Formats: sequence, structure tokens, C-alpha cells
Amino acid sequence: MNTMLQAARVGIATLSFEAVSFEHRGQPLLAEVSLRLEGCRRTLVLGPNGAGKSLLMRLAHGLLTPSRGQVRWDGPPTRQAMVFQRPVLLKRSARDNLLHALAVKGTPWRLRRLLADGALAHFGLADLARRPARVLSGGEQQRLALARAWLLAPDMLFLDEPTAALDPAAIRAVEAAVDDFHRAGTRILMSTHDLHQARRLADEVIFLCGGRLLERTPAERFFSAPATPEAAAFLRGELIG
Ligand SMILES: Nc1ncnc2c1ncn2[C@@H]1O[C@H](COP(=O)(O)OP(=O)(O)OP(=O)(O)O)[C@@H](O)[C@H]1O
Repeated sequence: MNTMLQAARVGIATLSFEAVSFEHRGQPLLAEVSLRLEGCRRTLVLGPNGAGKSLLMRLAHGLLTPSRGQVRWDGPPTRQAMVFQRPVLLKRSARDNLLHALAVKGTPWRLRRLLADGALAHFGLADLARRPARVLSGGEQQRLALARAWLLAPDMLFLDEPTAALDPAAIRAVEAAVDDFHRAGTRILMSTHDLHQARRLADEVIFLCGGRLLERTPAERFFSAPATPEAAAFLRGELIG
């Protein structure tokens, strides 16, 4: 689908966190995180509630500014998109949400309808094209947010607990979409509390706890032999943080 949109990717800029800290009213919420993301892997961000997963992604996407340290992109200009637990949609129809995103992207108007309808069909939303986006169910809204991200053809996609409130079928649809992005060469950074989902999707895991990055490990190793006692306890379902 939409290979035209995805074809031109030529290597994604490296994203570096250099000793990044984020504080609020003097309280450290993320401490001295250093990290480099290259290539187009699927990196899952795991950790207990309040670990700093959302903060990490918002800093990476440029929605927040570090209190100290630097977030850097090195390489060609990077198209980014972010999908949140609760999608942010315009008070317009599902189709108009997509047409608007294409207009902002600068897509020639003759192509917009074709691309929007292709994305609606691919994400199972063709019958809902004219329905106001904000009355769609949670799962439908999330598919619409993914369709919109797809049309932006991002080099890097951030997903912050995108399946937290969804039923099993909707979760499968989101995971299939993540596969689509991955196959199209998009780098994925995604947080989840669903360890089964993390096993299904992850190439590697970043583990945060108490605002510190404790591990970055290939997925298989993380789940079979985590390097830190905190991650081992987390995987056993113990309360940590
Ligand atoms: N913009 C902000 N200003 C002040 N404090 C914040 C801000 N964003 C997050 N926090 C605090 O920082 C800590 C980490 O929040 P964050 O949302 O990153 O955690 P999380 O790992 O995503 O948690 P959860 O799994 O519960 O969603 C929390 O204690 C939260 O209250």
C-alpha cells in the first residue's frame, strides 16, 4: 500500500540523547539518559508507572526540552510522527482529518483524496470515512491516528502506550500497523505495559526505572536474562520503582 509514499527513504538520521535530564520544580524526573538510536529497529520502552517512558518519547519528539543535556539528530532531515494513548483528532470527519494532514504536508490536492481513501481502506475505516472523528470508538480513533501517521511516511514513529485501552482485535490491528511501518523502513520507539506485546514486537528493549535508563538489551536476552535486578523483578511482576 502507498509504496509511493514510502519509497524515497534513504537512511534515517541518528537520534542521540546526550546526558539528558528533565526536571520539574527541581525534582529530577529523568536523569542523565544517554542513548543512540540508528537504523530502523523496533525499540520497546518498558518500565513501571512513572518510570519516565512518556517523558523520554516526548523529549525525543521535541515536545519537551531537556533541563540539561542534549537531544540531537545527525543525518538527513527526519520526518517524525507520534501516536498517543488517546489520539488527538480534529473536530472533522475521519477523511477530513487525513486530508488536513496531507494538506499540511504539502501533498498536491489532486492526490489527497486518493491517498486518504487508500489509507482509510487499509486501516479498515472506509465505511467510517464521513463519520466525525471524535465520535469514533477508541480502537477506530487509534486506527485513524495510525492512518494519519502512515500518510506522513515518517522515518521515525513514536507510539506512547497506543493499545492501553483497546480490546484484543483493536490491539491486533495496531500491532499489524506497527509491522507495516517497520516493513516500510520506519524506526519505531514504542512504550507499552503489555509484556506479551513487547515480546511480539521488540527487536530491543530500553528499560527505565525511577527516571533512569537501566538497560538497553536485545529483546530475546531482555526477556530471558535481564541484566539488572530491577528488570528481573519487573518481569516477575513485582512492584518496583
Ligand atoms: N510535563 C511534566 N511536568 C512535570 N512532571 C511530569 C511531566 N510529565 C511527566 N511528569 C512526571 O514525571 C514522571 C514520569 O512520567 P511519565 O509519564 O514519563 O511516566 P511513564 O513511565 O510514562 O508512566 P506510565 O507508565 O504511568 O504512563 C511522573 O512522576 C510524572 O508525574
